Amino acid sequence: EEQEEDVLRELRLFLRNVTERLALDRRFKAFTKPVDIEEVPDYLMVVKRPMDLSTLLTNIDEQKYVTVGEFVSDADLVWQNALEYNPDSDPMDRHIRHRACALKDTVRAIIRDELDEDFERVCEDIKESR
Ligand SMILES: Cc1noc(C)c1-c1cc(NS(=O)(=O)c2ccccc2)cc(C(=O)O)c1
Repeated sequence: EEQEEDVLRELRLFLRNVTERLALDRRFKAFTKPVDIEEVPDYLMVVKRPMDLSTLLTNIDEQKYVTVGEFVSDADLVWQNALEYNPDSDPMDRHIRHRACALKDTVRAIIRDELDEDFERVCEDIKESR
């Protein structure tokens, strides 16, 4: 009902704000768009669930997320995929892994600092009621 829609609208506003701040961070530029399969032809042989910051925004707009936990699971794919596809010791792989680890830590720090646990509990109750 109306209160539930108010909660989910507030969730979408919070998730868009988090995602847009990540997309503005120059360290995360490689994560802002899907990996270009023409540039990286074997990417989909290694990475089974591609994810990027623009796709997260689309998912938010399409009301895919009812809890912050669902959003964080998809946001984690962005850095997990980068670690999986770039495991080697060469400087390029190391560089993207450093940025992937920075993305992981930044997402967690924002959620810890800015998500009210009572709000997330209300979202989880809505999810369970559906
Ligand atoms: C993410 C990701 N996961 O594996 C890799 C590899 C990347 C990744 C993806 C991109 N963006 S891109 O797929 O459009 C592209 C790939 C190759 C040449 C030009 C563009 C850039 C970079 C980067 O380090 O700049 C890295």
